[in-house]
Amino acid sequence: MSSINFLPKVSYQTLHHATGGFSPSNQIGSGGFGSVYKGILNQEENNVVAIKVLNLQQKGASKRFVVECNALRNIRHRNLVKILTCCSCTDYNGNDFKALVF
Ligand SMILES: Nc1ncnc2c1ncn2[C@@H]1O[C@H](COP(=O)(O)OP(=O)(O)OP(=O)(O)O)[C@@H](O)[C@H]1O
Repeated sequence: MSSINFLPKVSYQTLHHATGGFSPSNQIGSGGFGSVYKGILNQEENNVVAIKVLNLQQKGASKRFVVECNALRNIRHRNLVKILTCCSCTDYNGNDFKALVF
């Protein structure tokens, strides 16, 4: 997916670890295209992030992933979160997995 090449990437394993295996207790919200989890990316630095996992069963979710990456990297506004990294890979079951990290 060349259109998101500008963003640093994070692995599925790292996000899985950061969210306690996408534990329901770490879920902080859900939207039209997926669920949002609280995650700690770097345990030592207590680097708390929000991880939006796209529900790829939802029609248009893959497109939404790219659109959101592109929109948020180009916009700077105090009311908008900055996108830090993203993940476009497969999960432990070999299923496509896409997530945005804020
Ligand atoms: N960076 C964040 N920090 C804290 N909570 C967040 C963050 N991003 C999303 N959330 C929570 O997750 C919910 C879902 O967010 P998400 O961006 O998936 O969908 P939405 O913008 O509410 O709706 P849609 O998917 O239709 O655009 C939000 O309403 C909010 O409660």
